[in-house]
Amino acid sequence: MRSAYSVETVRAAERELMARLPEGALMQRAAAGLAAACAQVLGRRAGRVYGSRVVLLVGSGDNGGDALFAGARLARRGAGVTAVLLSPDRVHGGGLAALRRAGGRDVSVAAGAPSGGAGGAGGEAARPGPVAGPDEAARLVRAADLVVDGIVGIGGRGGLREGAAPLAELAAASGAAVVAVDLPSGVEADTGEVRGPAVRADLTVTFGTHKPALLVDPARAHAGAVRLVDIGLDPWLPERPELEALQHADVARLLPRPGAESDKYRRGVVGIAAGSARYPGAAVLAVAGALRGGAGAVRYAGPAGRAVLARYPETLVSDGGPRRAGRVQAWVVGPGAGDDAETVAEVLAVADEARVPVLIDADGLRLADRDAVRSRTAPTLLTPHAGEAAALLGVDRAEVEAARLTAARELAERYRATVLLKGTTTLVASPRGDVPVRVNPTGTPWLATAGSGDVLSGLAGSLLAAGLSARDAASVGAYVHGLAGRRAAAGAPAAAHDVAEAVPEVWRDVTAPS
Ligand SMILES: NC(=O)C1=CN([C@@H]2O[C@H](COP(=O)(O)OP(=O)(O)OC[C@H]3O[C@@H](n4cnc5c(N)ncnc54)[C@H](O)[C@@H]3O)[C@@H](O)[C@H]2O)[C@@H](O)CC1
Ligand SMILES: Nc1ncnc2c1ncn2[C@@H]1O[C@H](COP(=O)(O)OP(=O)(O)O)[C@@H](O)[C@H]1O
Ligand SMILES: [K+]
Repeated sequence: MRSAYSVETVRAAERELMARLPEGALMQRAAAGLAAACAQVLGRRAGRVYGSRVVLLVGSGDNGGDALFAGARLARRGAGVTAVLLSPDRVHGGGLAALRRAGGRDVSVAAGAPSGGAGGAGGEAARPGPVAGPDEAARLVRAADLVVDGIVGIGGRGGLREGAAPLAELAAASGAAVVAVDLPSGVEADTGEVRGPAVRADLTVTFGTHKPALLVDPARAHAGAVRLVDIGLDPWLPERPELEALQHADVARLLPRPGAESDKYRRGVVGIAAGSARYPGAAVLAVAGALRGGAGAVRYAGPAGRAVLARYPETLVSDGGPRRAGRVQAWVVGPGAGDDAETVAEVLAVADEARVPVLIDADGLRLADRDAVRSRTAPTLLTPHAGEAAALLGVDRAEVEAARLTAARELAERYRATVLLKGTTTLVASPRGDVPVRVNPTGTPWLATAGSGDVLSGLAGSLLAAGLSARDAASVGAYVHGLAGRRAAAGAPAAAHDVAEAVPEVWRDVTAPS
């Protein structure tokens, strides 16, 4: 399991750890990891560290301190290192002194004498460096092999301030490799929002633990590849992170496996109420996903029975609507439902009577009675994309896309349901606020193809019927679906049915002993 912790939690853990270490030791651990990562990038980019050109963008906090100490290490290996100081009067003095001792230069984009700084190097750094105008800063960045973004880390609040924003833009426009320190500057660490100019890094070297912004878009897209440097924080982090991302081993543990005593009913039966005369394909695709999701049988109730049977003769099709479909352990309702509000209401009623979970997707999200959803006693799983989530929340789609984490949590709370918010970052939020939100790491934009959401609803519904909790069914479903999308596409467009067909291979891979 990969975890991300909020800034507040990271700060508390760092305090505990720092109290037990000599002053500055933690920053040296961070800087050593950062310098090693930068050296690797330079090795790939410029062939070697010696003689390469490195520009450090240095803000007024410890994030800048990390950049300066790492810069000093690179300078000692022969790199030409120049620090561009954003506010020389508040720069990390110890870091600046170390850089200067190692032969690095510094220029300031604003006038002011360097402070003694938190590094404890005091007067050593008091001599101000030359002031560089915006053109000089731009020239330095353009000529660099590597730009290290130490503008701001977990201490950043709000969009980048005047002075910092142009530097972030310079880094974004530069052809150099960009390595962000801890976080790409300009992103909101706890939410993954990006409200203004922000650095776009090729690599982010983060310390101690992931921060939510490194897992959630749009910030995640600014981070590039992410490398976690161990600074010894783990023992001081609480058990419950803010976010967690399943990995192969977690999914392998959660995927249902038939036992010797299993029969098709004991494995769970999933009911699919999907499709309409207008959209029969949605029924076929939801059934395709369900058949590969681990339930022992798939019942279909709806007007597309003929199309379903033609493709999947193993489906148990009934003509009499959800109430007459027979017993199931979970329902999926909504894909391709068109305007059939009656079926959605019937599924909710039948599932309430039987106290079984319901997954509501697509048209079902628009058609379901909101009070009926809120008052359910068995688990409910809502699977909206950003547009559907926006409609449920009564906000613009852009707002959901800009603040996915907030939107998923808000939906879960408001509808008392588990919410799988689909898209560039798929999130799973629980109505119980005291468990981490899950982030799916496997998605691919190739999945943005008509009908792939229908496959996911069948797959996750089948996992629900097999006995997984709504949170596990959603996150395991998204994980397997994402990998199936990758496998089906393999760099070329894939159709939704290809995604369903790739599921068994992915399942085998995930559960194979390593
Ligand atoms: N605390 C620790 O033990 C460790 C901290 N480390 C580094 O320290 C960083 C945190 O350092 P700080 O707490 O000093 O905070 P930061 O350096 O992240 O940022 C705080 C500084 O940035 C300025 N700032 C805040 N918001 C801004 C904005 N929107 N635009 C422009 N400037 C802004 C503030 O005025 C303040 O001077 C971490 O991200 C990490 O890089 C690492 O050295 C590991 C150890
Ligand atoms: N940019 C993207 N990156 C990763 N996954 C994506 C992206 N866009 C869409 N997806 C995934 O593709 C699927 C599309 O589902 P949905 O929007 O419901 O489409 P449809 O209704 O056509 O089936 C979801 O699993 C979603 O998470
Ligand atoms: K940074």
